[in-house]
Amino acid sequence: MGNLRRVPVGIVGASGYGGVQLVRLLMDHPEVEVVYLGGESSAGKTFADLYPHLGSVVQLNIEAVDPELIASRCEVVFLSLPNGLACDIAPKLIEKGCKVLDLSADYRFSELKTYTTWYGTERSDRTIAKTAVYGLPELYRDRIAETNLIGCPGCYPTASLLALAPLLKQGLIIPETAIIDAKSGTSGGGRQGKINLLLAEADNSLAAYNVARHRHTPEIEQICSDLAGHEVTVQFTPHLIPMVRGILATVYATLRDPGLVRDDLITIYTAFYRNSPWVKICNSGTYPQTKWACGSNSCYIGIEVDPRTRRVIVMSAIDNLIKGQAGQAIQCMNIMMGWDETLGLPKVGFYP
Ligand SMILES: NC(=O)C1=CN([C@@H]2O[C@H](COP(=O)(O)OP(=O)(O)OC[C@H]3O[C@@H](n4cnc5c(N)ncnc54)[C@H](OP(=O)(O)O)[C@@H]3O)[C@@H](O)[C@H]2O)C=CC1
Ligand SMILES: CC(=O)N[C@@H](CCC(=O)OP(=O)(O)O)C(=O)O
Repeated sequence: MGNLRRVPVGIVGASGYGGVQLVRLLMDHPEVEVVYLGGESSAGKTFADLYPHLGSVVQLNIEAVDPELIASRCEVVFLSLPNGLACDIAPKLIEKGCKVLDLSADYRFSELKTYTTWYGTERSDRTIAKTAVYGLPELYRDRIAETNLIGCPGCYPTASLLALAPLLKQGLIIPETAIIDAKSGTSGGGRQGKINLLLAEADNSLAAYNVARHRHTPEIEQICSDLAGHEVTVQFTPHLIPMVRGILATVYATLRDPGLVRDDLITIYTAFYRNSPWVKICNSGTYPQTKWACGSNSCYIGIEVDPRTRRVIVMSAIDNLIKGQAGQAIQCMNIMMGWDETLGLPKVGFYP
């Protein structure tokens, strides 16, 4: 007979896109029970006030954020808040014995200086940041299993790093030639009002933004450097595309060995991700679509080589709110708790 006790879980930032996605996924997770939802402007409302269609399955109120109270009820806490808030809350939860998964950038960087430079604010927590593990299970599964604090990756870094990892880890490319051209749907910008995310602004339009200065650049570079074993810089250009969900990252890099062909790389990627159930390598000549990934925790990777330019071109498609955010955090929780890492996560997308 299975274990009948469910692990009590809390979600801070439950009204936002990451928060509601966590609620939806955790509702069907066989090992957990959501017992706390927290927020700021939504505090005092019922979850059904905010999301009437989920009201019949989640009968909780949104409460004000009180770390003492959260720790008294929850063993696992997801923090899905704007950058700069988790580092005030996480230390108090960790001290009380909770496992914490932060979806913001607060615990992604091994050097606090990098955070301060790119995010423009000083961090209040300068101690436990060192113990946080970067929550990309395909690369850091063993370390995730051993920690109580996860800094979950950004959405663009998830798609970009899964595309680049086998190439860097095995020294197949000249790292500095890597160019990441990525497109995101508007939900990547969160639920709060921003002019560029209005339908009238984003529809019928495709544009780059934060060129040569997006905050995901140092995050991608930190992990690329770790994989390559030396400091690596990459060129990263994000674009806003008129759709709601999904990211496609197309990565270009120069191969060291001009003799490598597409099928060699498909074999290498398949072997690299053989124990990673959420990474799906496309067949030769097939390129991934964001539509396949939307609604699932999967990352679809397609590979091509251009013998004229000696470049490899890797395309990586994810759902930014699932593998790029809430789903990845749940995958990390599964690993931290010693459960199967696929538990409670959707295997296939909504479409067709
Ligand atoms: N959207 C995406 O694709 C991805 C986002 N992320 C990161 O995940 C985090 C959450 O993003 P997202 O869900 O998009 O954001 P949203 O803007 O959709 O939601 C933010 C949430 O934070 C809550 N909040 C804001 N200020 C406070 C506060 N002072 N105290 C308590 N709660 C507060 C809001 O609550 P209320 O409504 O009650 O005010 C809301 O629930 C961010 O750090 C983001 O960068 C990471 C990967 C992908
Ligand atoms: C379309 C869009 O606006 N996307 C967001 C990505 C959000 C995200 O993942 O950022 P964090 O690192 O703060 O978690 C952006 O470019 O800022």
